[in-house]
Amino acid sequence: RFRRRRMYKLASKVSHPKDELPFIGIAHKLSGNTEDIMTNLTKFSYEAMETNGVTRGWLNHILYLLMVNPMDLEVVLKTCMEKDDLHRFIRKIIGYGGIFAPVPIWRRRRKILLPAFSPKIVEGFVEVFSEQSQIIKKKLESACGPEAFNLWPIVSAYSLDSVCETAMGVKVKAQMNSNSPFLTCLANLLNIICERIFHLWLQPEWLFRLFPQYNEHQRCIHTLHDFTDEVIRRKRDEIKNEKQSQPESDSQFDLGNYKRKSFLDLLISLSGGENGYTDLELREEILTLTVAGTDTSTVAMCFTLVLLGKYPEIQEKLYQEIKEVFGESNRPVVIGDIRSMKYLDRVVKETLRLFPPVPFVIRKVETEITLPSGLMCPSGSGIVVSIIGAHRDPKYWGPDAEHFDPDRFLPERFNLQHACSYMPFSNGPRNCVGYQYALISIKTVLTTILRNFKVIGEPEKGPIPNIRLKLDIMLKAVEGYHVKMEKRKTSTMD
Ligand code: HEM
Repeated sequence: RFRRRRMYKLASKVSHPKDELPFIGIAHKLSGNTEDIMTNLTKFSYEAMETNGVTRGWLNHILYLLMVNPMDLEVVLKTCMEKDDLHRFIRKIIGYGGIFAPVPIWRRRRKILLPAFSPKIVEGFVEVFSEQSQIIKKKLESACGPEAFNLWPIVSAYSLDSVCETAMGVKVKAQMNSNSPFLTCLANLLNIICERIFHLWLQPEWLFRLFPQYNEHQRCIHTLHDFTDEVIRRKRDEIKNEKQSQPESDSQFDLGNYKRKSFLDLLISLSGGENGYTDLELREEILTLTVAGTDTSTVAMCFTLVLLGKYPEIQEKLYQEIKEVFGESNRPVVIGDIRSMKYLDRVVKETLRLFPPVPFVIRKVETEITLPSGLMCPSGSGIVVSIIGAHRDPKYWGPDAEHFDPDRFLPERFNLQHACSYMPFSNGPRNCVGYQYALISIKTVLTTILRNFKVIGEPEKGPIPNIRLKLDIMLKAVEGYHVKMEKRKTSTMD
């Protein structure tokens, strides 16, 4: 306590949740199921809105400051680059891949990654998204009918197929095969990691080995690593042999006649070719993109479709926009369409505001900082950036902050007072590199689905969507994403 006296002193100045307990702090509030955890963290975010934008929570001996004040958050996201130790469990899959890497490693990797996400390259991927959307269309055709079904497995297979094709240049065919080992292993691993983050008894390595999840964890990691290593080995051979393509020979994946540059190609050349990234570094970066890009986009797509089912008048307005752009034509979606659909943009923005797929980001304070509000954050503490709190704060979004209202993003109505009051992709030098990629992928698939199908959900009685939420690393709906679909008469042909 003596060594940490400064931390205790500064912590005592911050308001805290009423149910904080001695010694364990708020640990008991975060040990329930993933819905309870989300409910409590959301409650803390609302408490922070009432108390100068911050509330504190001890998680045993570690101090966390949960913040919603956008002015403070801007400084935090600019100065505290290090990620919290809780992310160490995900490093088992992605090693020192950019997203959770320590700062010195992250800096070099971010520099190499950024040009690969230039708008020109990312916009070129619209062809992949468009092709993959045709498969989701077929899948949905067979799901159409009077029965509601869960969108999650169908949409997540689309996201994985698109991410793998653009990241590695391989078709993992998750949409055609729901038992795809890559898909199931990724999903199982994320579940186990989530359990480890929130269940203290699964955290020490020696104890974790005694639980049944350990074997599954190891099996899935090997599957993902072996798969990626094989893709990298083939790519190296391909480059060595100066071949552009290899014959379709493998049933699990194929390099096909892939001519488009994938992130793997780009990272090999941007890092310096043969003298650049090692195979291990490539694996880490490629798996990072896969992990960072799959569930996040799936969550965004599923929430948007569920909301459109709940608010048919908003769906109809969006359908009219799509009809104006495509008319009776059955041509594929191109980048110009995505740019021209302004209502679609507002619908996606509003979904990401109310249901940000990454609702919290945690940063570590390495050196004490003082924030614009006067709050002093002691070194060694963690800052929980409540993106969902900033997005729902009536101080910045008005008394109707909880309403689903895409038109709040109309240029004449939208007055973003501060960059950090809207940041689904975070902010500052460590923000999401994939945000343009994600938006293009999300909009392409939504356009394809809505052009062809009417989404029918449980109509919502008021403007506040009533969806039970959980924190499963990402924000997810407890009950899944159940809708019915009806084929539109003007549906596009194959
Ligand atoms: C709706 C979809 C997505 C959302 C909401 C989202 C959100 C985020 C957020 C909040 C962060 C954390 C930033 C921080 O710590 O401050 C992040 C980081 C990152 N995201 Fe995304 N993301 C999405 C899609 C994607 C996609 C599709 C990719 C790549 C294909 C991607 C790649 C990354 C990477 C590499 C990082 C780490 C950046 C760094 O540390 O330098 N994301 N994302």
